Amino acid sequence: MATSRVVLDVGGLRMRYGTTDVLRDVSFQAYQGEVLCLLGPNGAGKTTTIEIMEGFRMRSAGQVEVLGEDPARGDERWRARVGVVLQSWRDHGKWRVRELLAHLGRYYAAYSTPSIARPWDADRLVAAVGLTEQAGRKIRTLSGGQRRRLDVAIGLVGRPELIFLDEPTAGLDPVARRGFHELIEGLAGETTVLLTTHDLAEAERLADRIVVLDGGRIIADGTPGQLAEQIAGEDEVRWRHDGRGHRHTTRESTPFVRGLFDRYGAAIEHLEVRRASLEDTYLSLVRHAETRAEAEPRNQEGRLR
Ligand SMILES: Nc1ncnc2c1ncn2[C@@H]1O[C@H](COP(=O)(O)OP(=O)(O)OP(=O)(O)O)[C@@H](O)[C@H]1O
Repeated sequence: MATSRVVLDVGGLRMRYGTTDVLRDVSFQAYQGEVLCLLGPNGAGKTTTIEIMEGFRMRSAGQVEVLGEDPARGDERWRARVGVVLQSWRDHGKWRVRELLAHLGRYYAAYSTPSIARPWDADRLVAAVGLTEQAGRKIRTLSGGQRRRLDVAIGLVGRPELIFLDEPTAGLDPVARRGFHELIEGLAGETTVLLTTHDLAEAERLADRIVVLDGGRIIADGTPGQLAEQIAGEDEVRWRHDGRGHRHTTRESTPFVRGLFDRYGAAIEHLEVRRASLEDTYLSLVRHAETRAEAEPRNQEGRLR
């Protein structure tokens, strides 16, 4: 359950590479315990935003506070409270899974607080990411998906208050993906999660709130329900009656279905109501943003300057 404590506060964030602006006036917040999904097309600026919040990239302008500190000046104590997922551990191929987690975990013990005992117990963590069978194996013998799970475990080992996950489920099989979703749901309330994904069903399942970036700007910010309301989404009602299939789209599916039953009663068969999905909403938001950008040639030019 999210609380009202702001753990991530980004205001007027700008990033310029050479003469190209890739983040333009990005502002959003995340609250303690919430799962925030950052969505957007390729090149929208998601990884850049995350790397700035992790303290790995210096911003061009704007304010960023992560757990009350500017990541550009975050010290060891701050870093111990933040979970990041790096792929460089894969170079330590001779280490065994459990051994590496226990070893890295020891670093965090000094940063325990009365309310948060650090690190996570290595066996519990191995089980939580579904690597119990591989606990004694060397990293270089793991499959790609198993390494992804280990990456996430390494990000979590210090029991961070906030974790950044950039496309954590890319390349995971459906069972591993489901396991990952359960892991994130298990963290809910304790750890704030900021994740990026291109899988909209995943975002719909996990996100308390969604921020959509496009062309370096935020084009939407809200709960999945609030985003759906911004778009004139229509439900699709399908049914069979008198041996024929029927289909009707409406924004008021409940009264429409009530009317159908009032009229035809038990003669209605195979009733199905399909609500606009997050994917419908997302595609519509991105299309609107791109149409607006095309209609503003001077802004478009400004983006490149
Ligand atoms: N070091 C760099 N130098 C110059 N341009 C860069 C650099 N890093 C990223 N960019 C550009 O910044 C923009 C945003 O990139 P970023 O990786 O943040 O996007 P993304 O939303 O994470 O994309 P994807 O979904 O493809 O991972 C892109 O146009 C990219 O080409």
